[in-house]
Amino acid sequence: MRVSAVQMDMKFEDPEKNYEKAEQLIRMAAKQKPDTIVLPETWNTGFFPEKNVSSFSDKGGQRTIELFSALSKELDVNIIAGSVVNEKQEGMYNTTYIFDRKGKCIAEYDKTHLFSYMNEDEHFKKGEKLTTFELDGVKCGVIICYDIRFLELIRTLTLQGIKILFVVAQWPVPRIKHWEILNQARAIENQIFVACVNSCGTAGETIYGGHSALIDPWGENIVQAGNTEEIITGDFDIEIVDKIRDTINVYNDRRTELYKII
Ligand SMILES: NC(=O)CCC(=O)C(=O)O
Repeated sequence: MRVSAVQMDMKFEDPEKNYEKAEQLIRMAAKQKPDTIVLPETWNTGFFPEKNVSSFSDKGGQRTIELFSALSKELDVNIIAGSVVNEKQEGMYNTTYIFDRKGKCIAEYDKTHLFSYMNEDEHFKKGEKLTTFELDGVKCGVIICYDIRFLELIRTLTLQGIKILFVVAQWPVPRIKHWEILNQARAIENQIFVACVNSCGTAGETIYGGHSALIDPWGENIVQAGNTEEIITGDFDIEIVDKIRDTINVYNDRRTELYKII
């Protein structure tokens, strides 16, 4: 599977500009003939407007679904539409939508671990379920930013059979080392491909650190971005997942009877 990661520099609190730019970047990425294109977290607003968040939000994902279902069909490409600040009936969510190459919205995921350090939990509601889906016959999972710190979450998705994990994020510069190490560690310990897509530029006071990457199940970067807006593309050879698991077989060697995770 060929994957393109769009490391977008979004304009804080300016959804009009951001929808326009996201479409341009998707069209540029499609020229590299990927099977799947991925955007970062909260690209419609930046992470995240604390005042009047409702006025910047998508409503029930309507605008996002309309745009990306048309684009994925026209360009014949699967799209992980990053995440959007999204007002549903029950409240505000940080939601990602997944589209197959026929233009169908096949899955959605509301961020389950909210980043309390930046008060995300005061403005958003927590998602209550995990999501897996198939793209071109490959089982995949998606998580959002802070979720990557919760190893149990990714192990759960892997036990459900995923071979690719998409991580969409707005991860700031001061902790960029954590971003790189956590994504590599999750790839190695679960023996999966990881496509981790960050933003860059500023949102409010915060500078976001880029370094999006496509990582193989040995933890090697197939390709990595710098810290400015760019599109990176690489190929995931899915067959190596089973080959690696047949050599260092951590799934066989696990001692679940000794683990107690509360
Ligand atoms: N948008 C986020 O969830 C940020 C997470 C983050 O910065 C971290 O260090 O974790």
